[in-house]
Amino acid sequence: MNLNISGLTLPYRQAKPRNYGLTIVIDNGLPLQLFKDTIRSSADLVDLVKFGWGTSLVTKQIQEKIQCLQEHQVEFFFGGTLFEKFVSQGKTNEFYNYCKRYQCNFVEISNGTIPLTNIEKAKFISEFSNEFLVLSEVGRKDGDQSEAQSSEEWIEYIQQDFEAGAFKVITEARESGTSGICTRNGDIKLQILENIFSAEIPLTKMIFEAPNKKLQTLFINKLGSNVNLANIPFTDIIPLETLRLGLRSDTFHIINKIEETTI
Ligand SMILES: O=C(O)[C@H](CS(=O)(=O)O)OP(=O)(O)O
Repeated sequence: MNLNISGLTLPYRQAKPRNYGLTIVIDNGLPLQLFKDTIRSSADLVDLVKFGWGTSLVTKQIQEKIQCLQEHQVEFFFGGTLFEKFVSQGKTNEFYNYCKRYQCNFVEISNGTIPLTNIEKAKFISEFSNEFLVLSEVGRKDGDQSEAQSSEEWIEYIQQDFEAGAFKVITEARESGTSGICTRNGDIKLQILENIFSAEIPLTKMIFEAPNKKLQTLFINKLGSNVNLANIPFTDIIPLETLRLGLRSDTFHIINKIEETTI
């Protein structure tokens, strides 16, 4: 980055490998050269890539994409929907083998689509955390089911996932930003965030899906430059970093909150 020659005072950003301030981008099946170009250009800004839902199964050049990530010290995992597909067919061993075959360090374990109870999900977290860093996800994809999920349930499930061994917990918002922790209108359900604060869950351990500028801005303004964000489109990598650094009007007055805030 060219920040050190600017003379500006900007929010602190830990260099990679970092524990917080993570940017997790979603690959929804980009052409190989575009993928490689983007990673080569911005590897310092990207901590992980999620190969969205089942796209890794139909991407011919998945091995080349993974190799590119390994060469640039970017970690990766497969979307939670793929995990759920394997579970729905009683094939978790096959999912384990699939992740091992691609030398994943991370797996996502979710129940956003299938009727898997959180206790059942926690058992998978516990098993997989013996071999992988588990990113668990809380929140439903279906709009009606999302509306029905209470704040208390969110906190209970997040805590249950951590107790089972989750490395970090992701809050669902989908690629559209209209379910899970978001309302159908694309706003954040603030009561859930408040409850996370009150339950003293460390902010550094939470990852918020924020697939568009509106949500990225809301999370950064509310939780600080170094909030962990996921489902970031490939085209948003540099724009997001400017939001984190207060280099765009939307977050111009941002201060570092993560070091002083425990949620
Ligand atoms: O990649 C996935 O499996 C999905 C993507 S989306 O929510 O359908 O846009 O997300 P995940 O949060 O990993 O379940």
